[in-house]
Amino acid sequence: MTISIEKHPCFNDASRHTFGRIHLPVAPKCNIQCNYCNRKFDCLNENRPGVTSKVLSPHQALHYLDKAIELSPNISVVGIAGPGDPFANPEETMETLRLVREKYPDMLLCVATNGLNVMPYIEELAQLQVSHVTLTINAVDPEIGSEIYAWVRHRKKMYRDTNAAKILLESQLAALKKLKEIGVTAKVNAIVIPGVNDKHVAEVAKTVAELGADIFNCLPYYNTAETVFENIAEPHPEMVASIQRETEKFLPQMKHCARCRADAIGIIGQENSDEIMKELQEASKMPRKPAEDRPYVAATSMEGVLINQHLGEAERFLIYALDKETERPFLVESRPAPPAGSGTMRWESVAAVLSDCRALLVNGVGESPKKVLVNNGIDVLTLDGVIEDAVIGIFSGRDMSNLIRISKMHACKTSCSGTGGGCG
Ligand SMILES: C[S@@+](CC[C@H](N)C(=O)[O-])C[C@H]1O[C@@H](n2cnc3c(N)ncnc32)[C@H](O)[C@@H]1O
Ligand code: SF4
Ligand code: SF4
Repeated sequence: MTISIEKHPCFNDASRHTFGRIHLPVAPKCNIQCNYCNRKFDCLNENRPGVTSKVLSPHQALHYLDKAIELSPNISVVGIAGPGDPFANPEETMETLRLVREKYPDMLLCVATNGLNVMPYIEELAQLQVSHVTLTINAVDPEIGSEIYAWVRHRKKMYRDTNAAKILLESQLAALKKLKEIGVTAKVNAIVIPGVNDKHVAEVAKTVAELGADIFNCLPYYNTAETVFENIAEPHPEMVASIQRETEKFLPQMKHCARCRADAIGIIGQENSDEIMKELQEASKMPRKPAEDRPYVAATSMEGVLINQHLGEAERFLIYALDKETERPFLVESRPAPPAGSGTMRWESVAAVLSDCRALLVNGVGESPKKVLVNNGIDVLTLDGVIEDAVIGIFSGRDMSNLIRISKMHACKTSCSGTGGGCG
């Protein structure tokens, strides 16, 4: 099967009025913090990069894609662009790409990443015929990079200042080189931030051109509340045009970027259709694997009101369903937990006990049981709060960052667990 890469509306100006793209928002966490980015989600009304109204599991995303293609058949490319970074969520990203490739063999696939952790996945990206990758490279001088990035988390270690910018830059340039060796079309986004990197963007273009980048996008910085840069004004269009004149000496330019949301769908520049956004909402309310029948949510609790028990301490699970008429949760039953002390077998037994549950709400859980349960299709959320609020959240696909356990919070004010959208 030959995939016609000229149908990509972002990389090919001639296609942008005819073909649309869809972003599947499966990657909530990020492994760096850019001083201009706010990944708050559950927002339908803001048109800015990184924002999404819902986060989906890979199977929910495939279900949503099927619906979106029915409503918008001109979609030629499926992209993953957040709301965090695809490779801070590599399992979700790669699983989504595999599922889409299997079902849509002639669909163009695209990912947009900061480049920190893409390297280990490049071979498989090529195997899956991911033809387009966008790398965001804002600086090739770590001093300037240190003004842009608050922190970088790489291989479980936290970096700040020029060390952070240096690690990020090395990873980005190595990834670009490898992507080009393997024949992937590479776009580089550089965010034009007045007073920070505006005089440096041409240097970025020169460097990435030498490594074989195909196209360059001078993306005007978008002023975003609750970020370190919130007091920096957006660049004047003349500043961006003048930088484009400089950078086009090195590379062809993308000039029609609409600074898309992480759940953008349709023709570039047009607003998301209400009908398709409704499908996104519906997909987010389904079990992680929509084909499975999982009508219940389980919770661990000492007294039956609050989520206040660690999974390992639970002697029973409280099982909730949603009353379709009143849209209120109700307690269906209490199920005994398998006895402690039998290692991984114990977590497999828990998964069996909860095989009709789409999620388990706990106050604490180890990585190993969480992995077993998630592999068995059960979302595990570490929360503080009233069980019924969280159960409603699960059935409505709502952002539950207000319920995330304080101890699980990170510098980015989000969590690395469940649907919170944390910093990886
Ligand atoms: C939300 S990111 C997701 C992909 C990936 N994490 C990355 O940064 O490349 C998609 C694009 O939006 C850009 N972006 C995020 N916040 C922005 C802002 N406030 N102004 C301009 N571009 C922004 C990112 O730099 C990136 O090029
Ligand atoms: S907007 Fe970016 S991530 Fe989305 S399809 Fe276009 S190039 Fe790919
Ligand atoms: S890498 Fe992307 S998602 Fe992460 S903070 Fe930067 S812009 Fe936001």
